Amino acid sequence: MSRAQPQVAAWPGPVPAPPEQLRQLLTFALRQQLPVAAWRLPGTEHVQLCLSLSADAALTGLPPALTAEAPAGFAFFPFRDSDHNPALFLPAHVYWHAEAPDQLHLDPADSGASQLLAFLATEHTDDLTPLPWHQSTQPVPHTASQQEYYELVETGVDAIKSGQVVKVVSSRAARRPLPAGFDALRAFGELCSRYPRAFVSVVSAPGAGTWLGATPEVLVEVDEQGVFRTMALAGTQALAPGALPHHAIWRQKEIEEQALVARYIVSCFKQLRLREYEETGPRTVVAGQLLHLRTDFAVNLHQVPFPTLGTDMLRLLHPTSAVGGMPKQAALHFLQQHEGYDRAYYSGFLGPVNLPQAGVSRLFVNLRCLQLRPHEAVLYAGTGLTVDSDPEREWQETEMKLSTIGAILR
Ligand SMILES: C=C(O[C@H]1C=CC=C(C(=O)O)[C@@H]1O)C(=O)O
Repeated sequence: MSRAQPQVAAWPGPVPAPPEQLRQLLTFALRQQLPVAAWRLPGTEHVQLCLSLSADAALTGLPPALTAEAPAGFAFFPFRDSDHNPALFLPAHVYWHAEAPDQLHLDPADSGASQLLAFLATEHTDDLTPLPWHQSTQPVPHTASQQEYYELVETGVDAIKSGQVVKVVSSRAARRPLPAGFDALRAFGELCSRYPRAFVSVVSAPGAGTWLGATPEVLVEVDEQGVFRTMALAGTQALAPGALPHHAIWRQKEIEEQALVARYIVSCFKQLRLREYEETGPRTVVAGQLLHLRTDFAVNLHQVPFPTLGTDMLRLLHPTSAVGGMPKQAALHFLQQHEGYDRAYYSGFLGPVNLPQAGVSRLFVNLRCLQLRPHEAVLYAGTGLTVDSDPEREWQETEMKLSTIGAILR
């Protein structure tokens, strides 16, 4: 069904505080079994929300186009597209930004939108009832024991030594009980305050379930100034209490691991015959209690005749060598054969497209995330392997990464 362009409508009735507005919008979406996403961009204060008035409209096959003419919405893509984990694009039938809290962007002539307006106009006395989050219909994934993960790392190192792959990123899932009275929306708020530099999100959709995350990794971004950006993020160490990030010393293993990711991005630019990119780094960056090495890449789209660069790079980059490996196909094949579980939306990508305005899109790699289950959460983390990887260290690294998102379960 085609829909008219959203218009700006006033929030009906008295405008509650933004957290309460967010809860009401989510309540409507979840009770109507509609897909919905809420997010907070790195370095910003305000939450945004995108709601689709039809679950079917969110099912998509292709990665989104990142041009100004493309539909506005929220992309939620799995690591590997499949029937179990469909690629989703939530059209922005309703868009709300806490920066202008009294406004809703929707088509008031649409029957779903008028139902929403009627719902928001009613008094909300049942605000303490738990939100009916979407649940995945997939079984809980296999969670590797320490021994199994050691074996996966050893197999990965052997594959590197035998020349099958240059780098591979192994990962695992872990189950954790939900604390009594756990409220995913409050947890989302806690993630926003704990990790001001992360892209914090909660996505809930039929078929995909509910995912919460605080990721440090930009996949592809086109900003308000028409600048395209991506980054090579890899290498991990704990941020020692009181230590200054720029004093961090990196081992050869991490330097090489990150350099491979940066080289892969350069090879994508080359494939597109684009030479006018700016490269900055690598430098040490903070992500929660962790440090990573990061190289930033930027292209001013006003200076190069490349309007589809965002779309093209998205298709070349996903899954990047920071979550799959190199060469890409060989690494993905290795993971399919040996990883032993379904990553689902972990290490896929997510983020707003043409929101808050046409021509502005921000997609992130879905890292430091969890999937919400009725009484537990499934957490995910991975580590880039090189020929020098040690199983015990890699296990510890996954434990550290799990604790970024795990912090909201304590
Ligand atoms: C795969 C993950 O992180 C990637 C991003 C930064 C550093 C990484 C690393 O040091 O291995 C990973 O490539 C994860 O957090 O699950």
